[in-house]
Amino acid sequence: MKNRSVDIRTIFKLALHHKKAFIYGQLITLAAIIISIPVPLMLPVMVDEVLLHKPHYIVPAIDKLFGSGSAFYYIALVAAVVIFLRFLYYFLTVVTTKIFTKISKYVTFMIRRHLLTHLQYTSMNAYETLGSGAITANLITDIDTLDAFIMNSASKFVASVLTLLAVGIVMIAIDPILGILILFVQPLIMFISKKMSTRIGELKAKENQAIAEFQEDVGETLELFGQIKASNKEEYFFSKSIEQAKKIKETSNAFGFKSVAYEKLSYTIFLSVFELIRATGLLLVAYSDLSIGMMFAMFGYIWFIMTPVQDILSMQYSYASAKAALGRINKVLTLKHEANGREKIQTKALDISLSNLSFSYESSDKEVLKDITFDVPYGSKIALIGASGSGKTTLAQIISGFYEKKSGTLAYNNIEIENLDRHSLRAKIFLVLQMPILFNATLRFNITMGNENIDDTALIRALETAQLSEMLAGMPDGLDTIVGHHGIRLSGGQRQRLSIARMIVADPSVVIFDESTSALDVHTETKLFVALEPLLKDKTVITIAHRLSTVKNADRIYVLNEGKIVQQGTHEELEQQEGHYYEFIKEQLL
Ligand SMILES: Nc1ncnc2c1ncn2[C@@H]1O[C@H](COP(=O)(O)OP(=O)(O)OP(=O)(O)O)[C@@H](O)[C@H]1O
Repeated sequence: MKNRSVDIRTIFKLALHHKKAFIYGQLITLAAIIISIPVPLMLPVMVDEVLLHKPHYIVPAIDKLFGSGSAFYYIALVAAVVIFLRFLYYFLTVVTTKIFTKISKYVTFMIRRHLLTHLQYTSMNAYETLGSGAITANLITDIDTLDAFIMNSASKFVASVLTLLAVGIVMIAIDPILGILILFVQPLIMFISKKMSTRIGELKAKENQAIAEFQEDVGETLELFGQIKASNKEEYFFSKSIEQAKKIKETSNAFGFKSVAYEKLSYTIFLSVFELIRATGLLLVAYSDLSIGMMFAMFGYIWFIMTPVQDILSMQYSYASAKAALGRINKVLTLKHEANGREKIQTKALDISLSNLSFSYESSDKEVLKDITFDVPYGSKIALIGASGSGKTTLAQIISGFYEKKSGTLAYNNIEIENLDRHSLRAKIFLVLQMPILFNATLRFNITMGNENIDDTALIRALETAQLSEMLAGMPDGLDTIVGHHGIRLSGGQRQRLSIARMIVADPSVVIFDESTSALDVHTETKLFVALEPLLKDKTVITIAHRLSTVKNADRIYVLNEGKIVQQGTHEELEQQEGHYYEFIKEQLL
């Protein structure tokens, strides 16, 4: 799939990847239609030929092929043939359903894969504009809507149109007036129902929107269940979720009721027209040469074409829903990819330089970082301090290639980030977060992140350095112990140290500690840094911290305030100056 966005044409192009199956499917459908067309005709014709004693087509043919017989003989024979044809028709439709199901599942898989591949490269800035709830709904509900549409269009639509065409020809051959009347009325009814289907699509979109919002909201509430309870806010959060659930009730109520109302309305109009057609049939028997048997056959056809017409009508609804689903899917597919260049970082050494860098989140116009300029030579130890909300974490995330800057330059070994291969960058920089998020998997997976080349000895050594030997010894299944959703079975401090163990095995060139030891007691923190010292010696270390002891020994300290660097220098230089750093020291001494 080359194009980013998908439309109805893309769906059909994908379906044609299985060209052979598609053609077979259509041919078998055609065969099924040919078999089904004479079925409604055969027994009613016996009214004329056997009951009214006017042998015309079937009775002379039976006489010729199998010899003549009683009324029972003719009727039983024709009934047996009709039943056989019905079973044959059933068998062929099962085969076509199998073929088209395979095609539709292939197409939906390809679209899902396309969405997931796109998401994989989506920039964090763009991702946050939609959120996980909306995207999950896209991946599940909207793709299911497309699935239904593909089944309807690929198998039923062509079959229905062909059936109507064939029945039309047969009907005109039997009686031109009745046949033409039916053929004229069909498109008219379809036109009316098409008008209604647009409205249904809008209602479905509203319902899906409400479901996505609920999913996002309830997902968050359940995820933060513990925190909500701790802050005594159950009432607030759960009533918010109930409000969202109410919205689903209202929108699905509107959709459920109105879609059925509209669908049934077109159906009722359809049936009324059939009644008129039936009356016309009776009149034609009374006033023209239409036989009673043929009139019954016509009535049979009226019922017979109900299914294809109904399928064509539902095809219009499913088309409208598919269009709405495609609109939402394309919203995800047009999310900006993060810039990814070709140049790779070949050396272990990594010099970082920022110049006039500014940044704001997509969700607000506020500039979070303004005009940041500084260099981080390889091997240097840098500290970033500043009040809460001054932009330290944001800056760390931009340096790690997580968020994309808005302006200015950011270069690694003099290669601008836009020209840099992101994988090679992320392999070199490790950001240790204050609140690391863990996977609901084993301890081993959470440290190696799926890298199977790391052996257990290295893992145990990393855990030891991270001061987690005791925790490991207490784990029932050792490295195979499951840590729970988001690492719920571990304490905050253990999670932080696990993230440090993750960093140790990743062995990056640059480590950024973003208040990553804030949950540790001073004693453990000291032991941790002593153990880490030899490992960090030849690495660049950027530390974001609130403790003077952690910051003091840095080669250079940068003080951020409201997104700007307001002071920089060594501890000795800065403690001489009046300003934020001086205040920072004073606070620590109090
Ligand atoms: N994902 C986000 N979307 C929108 N705004 C954000 C986002 N993350 C942070 N901000 C805002 O950006 C500003 C800087 O936040 P940041 O987390 O970088 O500060 P910080 O200095 O690391 O704070 P702290 O010391 O409390 O961790 C704040 O005003 C914050 O509200």
